[in-house]
Amino acid sequence: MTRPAKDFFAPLAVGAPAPLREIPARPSRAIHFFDPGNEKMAAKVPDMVGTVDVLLGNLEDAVKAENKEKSRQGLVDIGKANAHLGSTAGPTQFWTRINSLDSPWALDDLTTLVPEIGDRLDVIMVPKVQGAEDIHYVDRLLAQLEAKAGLTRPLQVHAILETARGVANIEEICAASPRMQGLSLGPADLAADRRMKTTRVGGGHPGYLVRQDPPRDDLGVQQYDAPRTSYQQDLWHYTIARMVDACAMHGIFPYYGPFGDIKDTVACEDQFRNAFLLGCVGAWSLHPVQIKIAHQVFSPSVEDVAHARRVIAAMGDGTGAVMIDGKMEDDASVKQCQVMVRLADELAAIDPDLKALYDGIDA
Ligand SMILES: CC(=O)SCCNC(=O)CCNC(=O)[C@H](O)C(C)(C)COP(=O)(O)OP(=O)(O)OC[C@H]1O[C@@H](n2cnc3c(N)ncnc32)[C@H](O)[C@@H]1OP(=O)(O)O
Ligand SMILES: O=CC(=O)O
Ligand SMILES: [Mg+2]
Repeated sequence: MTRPAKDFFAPLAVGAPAPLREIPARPSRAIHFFDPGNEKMAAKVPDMVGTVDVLLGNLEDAVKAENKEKSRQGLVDIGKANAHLGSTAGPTQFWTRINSLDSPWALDDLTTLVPEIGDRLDVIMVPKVQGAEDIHYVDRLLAQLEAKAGLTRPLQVHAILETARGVANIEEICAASPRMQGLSLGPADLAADRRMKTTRVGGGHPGYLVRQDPPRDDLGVQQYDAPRTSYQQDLWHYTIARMVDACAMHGIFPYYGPFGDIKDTVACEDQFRNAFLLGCVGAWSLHPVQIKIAHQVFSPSVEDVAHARRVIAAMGDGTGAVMIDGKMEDDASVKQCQVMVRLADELAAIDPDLKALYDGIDA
């Protein structure tokens, strides 16, 4: 059961910081995953600060069981050594993905990270969230740890949607705590949990398609042997759409998750763009090559921003209807344009290249 409205924003431990009333809309086009226990990856982190919206130290899947403690300690060391990473200090947010709540490591992850680098971390990503009870557990524990550590800013929580039960409980997960920052699609674990017959980490599948009807001959008889076009469909459309609605309803942010075919940068871009168009604000990057793709896809194009500004200017107080380039614009299309321009402004505030591009529109 959710807390009554009067208690929703009350701290869950004496001395814990007051929960946020609103989740800040900070640019997070790419959530770049790295293993803090992997020396090669960790060595690259200082130079990546300022070049990517989010750096996420991953402690869960993709980190071998025997390296869990090493990765956790590596994350603490990185947090302490990089003053411009995380908190409100700079343009790159600092997130972590802890181990799943039923694992032998999740408790130590939280009880180590919050006192050591809780003042630096922005968001804790929690995998395999099944329902509100998982968020309630993390919520209370974080409040106790924040109070003990004397933190003044509450940590935010991000849930990965990667079980059938999690998808079924999506609204209650989003509503479970004022800490909820957003949701990511976890297509790999979700596919396994749903018993989908795929073996990939996100992306499409050539077998999931719709085929054109057989053409008819002059007598109207269908030609079943004739060549026909088929169109590959998006396996993730349903879940992403549910996620976008649930997040929008609760004032939090939806993200596409991982795209495992690192070499297929074209399909990665397509998958990210589908998510962008449907309302997601970002995606995961598993390899440095995917950062650029996410930054590009999740930034509105110059053409879209230019058009949106024209519509807003033409619409005055935002009511009524006008004709621009042969198309009708009205109260509803101007609201879409406002979404686009707001995002462009937020991104321009942290990305000088984009600022120059968007400023150049009016020049
Ligand atoms: C289903 C899920 O849960 S998805 C989330 C969990 N998975 C992850 O986090 C995976 C993160 N990524 C990785 O582990 C790696 O990118 C891999 C295993 C996919 C590929 O690694 P490699 O084979 O080393 O890739 P590649 O040879 O192209 O790497 C080039 C360089 O980039 C570095 N690099 C690769 N990935 C990353 C990364 N995510 N962050 C920083 N540096 C990286 C490599 O260490 C290498 O460094 P070097 O030039 O000093 O040798
Ligand atoms: O954690 C991500 C996934 O796809 O599983
Ligand atoms: Mg997963």
